[in-house]
Amino acid sequence: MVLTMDSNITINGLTVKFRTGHGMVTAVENVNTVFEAGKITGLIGESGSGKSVLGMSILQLLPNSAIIEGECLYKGDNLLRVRPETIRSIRGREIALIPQNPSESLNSVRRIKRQLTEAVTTHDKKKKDEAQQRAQELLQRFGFADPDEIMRRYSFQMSGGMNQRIISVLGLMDSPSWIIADEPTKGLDSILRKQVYQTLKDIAQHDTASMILITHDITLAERLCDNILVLYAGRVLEQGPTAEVLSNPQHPYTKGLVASQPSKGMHPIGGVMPEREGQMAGCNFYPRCRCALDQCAAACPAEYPCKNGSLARCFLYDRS
Ligand SMILES: Nc1ncnc2c1ncn2[C@@H]1O[C@H](COP(=O)(O)OP(=O)(O)OP(=O)(O)O)[C@@H](O)[C@H]1O
Ligand code: NI
Repeated sequence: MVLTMDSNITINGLTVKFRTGHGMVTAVENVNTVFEAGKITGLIGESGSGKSVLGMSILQLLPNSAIIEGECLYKGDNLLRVRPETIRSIRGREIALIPQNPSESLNSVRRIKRQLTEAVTTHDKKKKDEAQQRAQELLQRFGFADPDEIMRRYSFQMSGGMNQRIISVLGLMDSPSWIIADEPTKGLDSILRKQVYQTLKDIAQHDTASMILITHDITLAERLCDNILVLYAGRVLEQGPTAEVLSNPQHPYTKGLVASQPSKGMHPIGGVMPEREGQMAGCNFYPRCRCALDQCAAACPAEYPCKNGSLARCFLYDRS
């Protein structure tokens, strides 16, 4: 596989707001990052931090109430602004989203077989057979011992965990170059979680080389991802190589997030994430931060480079 710089997904100044009944909500704010081709980047952060909105914005999958600013560059195009037919030709084939909510993505009146094979749209008999073969192979890799039996079923005849794995298969049907997997292990027991993790790793190594993994499971992110982005209330507070971000966190929020893991003694961060009506003038973690300085309430810190190669949105690393 040839990977060029252009195969990266480069996000510049991405801000997403929603018009709601009670004013504007800022879901994602001034995100700048490069998702590197050939690598797995993890998006982590508490519920509501903006992970799914960031993932969906890349493929123009947000509802019309979303107001989007910034750029998302891929192979020379700004995906946020390309025409509907262009983004449709990219979806699934170049960049596929494995969405967070299986029930919204599966059609309850069509058998699984039809939904999987139709993901590879074709009328050619030979191609259809190939699609069926690919579906069988992927179902097996995602832990279904009898793929043929599963393909005869409807989604309502399966558990949430089974449907979760079906939509992973669906997303992979067209062998995309990029996968955006939104909580692919949600609702799975520990054995299946391991299997899905192993399969994603295998797919990253041997098939699709590039992946964005959205997850609450920091242990999974640590094992699977090359790079990590830590989101908090819509802003990226820290980003860098996984080994640094999770073993040697720099931002006070990342430090708290790591310490709240069961394996690290489960010390929760006090307080709650702020509501997002309007934008906060200062650092959005300031109200919960143990290291807060006076300036943190007044201005939003930039992303400062740390000695370990990470970027942290925190005045503690401002060396100017
Ligand atoms: N269609 C919408 N209209 C209004 N607000 C929205 C909409 N979609 C998302 N939001 C808001 O944007 C913020 C980010 O939501 P998002 O779903 O990206 O969070 P998340 O990090 O994926 O959370 P989770 O881990 O629970 O999936 C939340 O405050 C959410 O309420
Ligand atoms: Ni989400």
